[in-house]
Amino acid sequence: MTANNTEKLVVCQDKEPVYSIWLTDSFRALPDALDGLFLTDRKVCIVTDSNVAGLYLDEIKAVYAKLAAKAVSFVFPAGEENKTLDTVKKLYEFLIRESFDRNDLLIALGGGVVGDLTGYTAATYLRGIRFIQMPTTLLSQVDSSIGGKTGVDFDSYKNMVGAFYMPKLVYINVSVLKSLPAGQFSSGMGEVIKHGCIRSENYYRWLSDHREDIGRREAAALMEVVRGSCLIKRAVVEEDPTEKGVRAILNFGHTLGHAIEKEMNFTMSHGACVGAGCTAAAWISMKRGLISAEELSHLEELLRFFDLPTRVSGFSPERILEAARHDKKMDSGVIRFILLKRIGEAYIDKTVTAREMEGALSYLSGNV
Ligand SMILES: NC(=O)c1ccc[n+]([C@@H]2O[C@H](COP(=O)([O-])OP(=O)(O)OC[C@H]3O[C@@H](n4cnc5c(N)ncnc54)[C@H](O)[C@@H]3O)[C@@H](O)[C@H]2O)c1
Ligand SMILES: O=C(O)C(=O)C[C@@H](O)[C@H](O)[C@H](O)COP(=O)(O)O
Ligand SMILES: [Zn+2]
Repeated sequence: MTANNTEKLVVCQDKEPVYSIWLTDSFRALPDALDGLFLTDRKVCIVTDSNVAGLYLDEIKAVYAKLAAKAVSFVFPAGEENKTLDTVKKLYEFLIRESFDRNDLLIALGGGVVGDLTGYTAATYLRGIRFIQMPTTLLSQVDSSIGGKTGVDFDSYKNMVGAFYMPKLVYINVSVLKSLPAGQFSSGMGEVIKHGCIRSENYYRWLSDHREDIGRREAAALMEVVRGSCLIKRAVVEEDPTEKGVRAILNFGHTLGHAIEKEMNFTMSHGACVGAGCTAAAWISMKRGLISAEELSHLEELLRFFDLPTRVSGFSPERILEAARHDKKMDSGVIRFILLKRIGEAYIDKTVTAREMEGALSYLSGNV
């Protein structure tokens, strides 16, 4: 962290730098971060949702208007239900009307929905134009803006259509988290706790020890949370950018979590579903003797502290299992499930049975 409270984390692929994550507490460093992206003769389109537009769009548009030839904006209604090809189509139409060419850029200003959808549009419009991630939710700052997974939902199946496509820059201003509603803060904590579980017992313990400060959103604690998770996410995606192997551990809690999200018609946040999915996956790990019953209850208690659900009711186990069969980690008909060897180390397991998943769902619904 430098004197002006800005840290730059470089993300590499095959040891070559691909893009940087600027981690800071204001928008002051944005012009410096954009230096080198040659905006002067280019148009930029800031893509955002209806909530974020009212909060930060004017300020950000003013910065880009000074640096680029033209700054326009595309605003779509907030919500996971709009992370669809229909919204992408509207954005393509807008870009064509505004004569965007291959040298122009998209700016994703918002949470994971905005980031995933903008990234996918950037990956496919004119076979690929540059894009920048400006994440504004905890979840998008710690997870979705990093690593180049872009996409949209299809037929309510999560992220069914997408591409691996890297941003040119990730600019994180943690001060915007002040305006985040409580439920969305909790959602981000679902992915944060996931990071501790899969890669770092120290980070997990630190989260547990500093839960009160984090819950109060104290500036120093928040910066440490975002930084800690960014370091873990960066390490994993650098090892395996396109999920050929180890990257799948970032999907801990997602095999059942995504299925619950679909089953609940997107009425539960992504992070809440991941929290429930982590509980289920940790329960299977416990049943196999990998983690102890005490570790499972500690995890559940930590999730609950951040208002994340460890019990869910009103779902059909059959439909959840059916949705899980469409998981992106399926390999020739076998589900690659993510389990915990211990708190701080996850692994890919191809032997998890339907019976074990049913048991975990039963546990989630409070029947075990
Ligand atoms: N690509 C990846 O690697 C990756 C990783 C994790 C999650 N995801 C995806 O991310 C999505 C979830 O992202 P999310 O949790 O950010 O949801 P989101 O983008 O829907 O944002 C949540 C809500 O917060 C509002 N909001 C955003 N920033 C705000 C701010 N600073 N102040 C006030 N309100 C604000 C939004 O308008 C929205 O209503 C899911 O679609 C999930 O599948 C992708
Ligand atoms: O970056 C990854 O890899 C992840 O799995 C991060 C997840 O938190 C995220 O929700 C991701 O979008 C899920 O990917 P999917 O391939 O299962 O759709
Ligand atoms: Zn996720």
